[in-house]
Amino acid sequence: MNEFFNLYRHGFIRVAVAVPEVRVADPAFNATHTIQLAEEAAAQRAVLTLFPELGISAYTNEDLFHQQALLESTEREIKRLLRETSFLDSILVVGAPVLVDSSLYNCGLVLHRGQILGIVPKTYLPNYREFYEGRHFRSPDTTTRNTIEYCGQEEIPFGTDLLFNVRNIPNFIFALELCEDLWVPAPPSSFAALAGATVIANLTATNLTIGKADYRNALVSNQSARCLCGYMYSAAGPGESTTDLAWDGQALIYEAGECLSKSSRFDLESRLTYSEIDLDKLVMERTRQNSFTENARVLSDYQRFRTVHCDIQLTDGELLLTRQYPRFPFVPSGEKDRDRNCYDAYNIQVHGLVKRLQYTKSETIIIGISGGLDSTQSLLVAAKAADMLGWPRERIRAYTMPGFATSSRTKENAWRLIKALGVYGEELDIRPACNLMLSDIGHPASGGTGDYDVTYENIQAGQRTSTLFRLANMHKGIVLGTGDLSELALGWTTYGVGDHMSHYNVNGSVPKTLIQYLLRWQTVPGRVDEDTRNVLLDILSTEISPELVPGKSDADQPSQRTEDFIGPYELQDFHIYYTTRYGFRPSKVAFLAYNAWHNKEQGSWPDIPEEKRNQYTIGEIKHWLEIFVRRFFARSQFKRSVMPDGPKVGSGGSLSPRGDWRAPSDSEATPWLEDLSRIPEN
Ligand SMILES: Nc1ncnc2c1ncn2[C@@H]1O[C@H](COP(=O)(O)OP(=O)(O)OC[C@H]2O[C@@H]([n+]3cccc(C(=O)O)c3)[C@H](O)[C@@H]2O)[C@@H](O)[C@H]1O
Ligand SMILES: Nc1ncnc2c1ncn2[C@@H]1O[C@H](COP(=O)(O)OP(=O)(O)OP(=O)(O)O)[C@@H](O)[C@H]1O
Ligand SMILES: NC(=O)CC[C@H](N)C(=O)O
Repeated sequence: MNEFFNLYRHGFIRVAVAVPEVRVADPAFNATHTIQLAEEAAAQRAVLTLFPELGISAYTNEDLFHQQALLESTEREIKRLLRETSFLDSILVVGAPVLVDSSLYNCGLVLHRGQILGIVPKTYLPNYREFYEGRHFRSPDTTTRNTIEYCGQEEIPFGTDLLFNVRNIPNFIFALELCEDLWVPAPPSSFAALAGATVIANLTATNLTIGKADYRNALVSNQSARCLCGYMYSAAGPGESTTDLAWDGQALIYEAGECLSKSSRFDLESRLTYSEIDLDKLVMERTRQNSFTENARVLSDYQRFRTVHCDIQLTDGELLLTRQYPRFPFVPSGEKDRDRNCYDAYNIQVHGLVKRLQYTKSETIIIGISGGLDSTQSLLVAAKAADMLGWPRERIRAYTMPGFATSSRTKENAWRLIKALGVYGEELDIRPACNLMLSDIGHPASGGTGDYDVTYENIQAGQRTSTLFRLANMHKGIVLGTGDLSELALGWTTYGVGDHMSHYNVNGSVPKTLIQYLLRWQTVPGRVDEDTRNVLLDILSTEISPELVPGKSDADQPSQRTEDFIGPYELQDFHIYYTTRYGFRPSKVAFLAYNAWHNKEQGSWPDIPEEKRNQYTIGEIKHWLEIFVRRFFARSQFKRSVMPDGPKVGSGGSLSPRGDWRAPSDSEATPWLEDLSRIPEN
């Protein structure tokens, strides 16, 4: 089972981007450094290692490129490079000037196990301002050859139409482009991606001027996002000529718009930068985003590509990710991002509700307040919506409805919140009505047997909802829903006549971990008044509970603990995100969860107090993931198929059948459970 802990078993590849120290016009020195870095990258089990543009000769040779001695020395050193790396299990991409007949081309060479798999000339040669490539190199369409001889090897595929397919790693197809190729309106990589390349390697030499680093990052980020690909970028650095320019040398690794790894700049020594590209994710994104394939249909140029095949030896054994997976995919850990996300989330929720109130010409908002997280969030949103519409806060009618298991702490918090926000409040005891129904239907608990089953629970949730709907009729209002995305995913809600239903629900696409964070965000001093802040802090530290089954009446915390039944929300939200957003199989979700959650000392946390920071073993992850899989795939879709209207909030998605998630209410969980069995217990 050790193989489970190997990233190559889960659709990832480890790649390396090298920024070597070079000497101008010294191929022997440059090849020696290239060999050393290639060996190091292979030892780290990277399957693809990228070097910069013209790295074997150096980029800044200017008219020296037209010297026979330099060109011949370059070819000799590439031969040595081929010999000395022939035992490595890594594909190398190096840059060199290659003479074909009487034309010199600025090329990327793909080397593996002593062979040149292909040579790709640069398409767009910059010849403006500080660049003079047109003086030294020729455009690829100046030759009709599609194979060449180089380093004593014949019939090497040559051209801008090459894809490299690593057959024994599913979906690993890469293509090259060189520096300026990325700066044009329609880069060669766009066509390579449409032709099937999942990874683009760009050999670059880009001098630095003030502010240019950000621009380069933006280009790489954007191209990887548009092409739904991994994008590796190696910019020449230490040792390039500073006669007229300066070189900061930067390695970048991006995946679909996200920066996975970025080197420091202005280093004096050679450096390797690593990360792992998720090929599964790229393929699933392309599968889902139909416009990607539509683009290929419209732009037929992608059809010109040829494929060069190879295989690579993979070593077994444990190999975890170096890239960090955030523990809370719905909650960014950086403060600036979190502020922006919270601002957006509130405004989306408020905006959604305002429109519905205007359209329905509602005079009131009706809401049940439990003193728990979800109804608190909905009430805060309602208050902001009322303010925006210029309503007096009393038009929000908040009802706290104690039942058989309501604790004094949550009831008090419900009242404190109602008062702090200045909304209308009322207390309605649901127990008499619930007792009546228990007895009407002949339920044993009506005789005081303590038979606390699901019927007993749902009668209470149903009574509250039934009451709220009739209050809405009476007060010309709409019932504001509270149920969150995590509850919908797990089916942890009472169907129909229960907390599942409302006239409009602002929380339906907000997972529990984000609700917690949105509430915590409000407690930053200055955001809300002191009374509201204090009650929010107490609500945040209250155990999450449906409070439907009685326990010890004097207990400080509610007696029923939701997370004992359905699992820790922080873990279930992680499972929800990767299952619904990317369609990953359970064993992959577990591998990601393990990387994110197995050691609480590793990686960054959003602002979560030390004592609330948890970690999970693979056995615990498997246990809760199985509960998620069963509940999500086999037991709860019928609740999502008829969920109330409400806005999509996060890019992680919504589970609305009118939005991101359409699924049958009568499907099985068999394939997911089969795959789950691949996850080890420990
Ligand atoms: N595919 C399908 N299509 C149509 N109907 C289907 C169905 N699968 C089950 N059903 C029917 O649905 C009913 C079961 O669903 P339902 O009545 O909802 O009941 P159920 O899902 O069994 O129970 C609700 C659960 O949610 C918990 N809860 C309730 C309220 C609030 C909270 C909270 O903490 O926020 C938690 C509560 O503790 C309980 O465990 C059964 O009558 C079943 O026959
Ligand atoms: N005692 C109560 N008084 C009024 N409404 C309630 C009460 N208990 C539950 N509700 C209503 O039912 C909904 C679901 O109840 P539940 O206890 O699951 O949610 P919550 O307390 O808001 O949040 P959480 O699930 O995070 O504890 C609540 O959001 C609330 O609208
Ligand atoms: N080597 C290149 O193609 C460099 C050109 C690119 N526009 C840059 O300034 O970085």
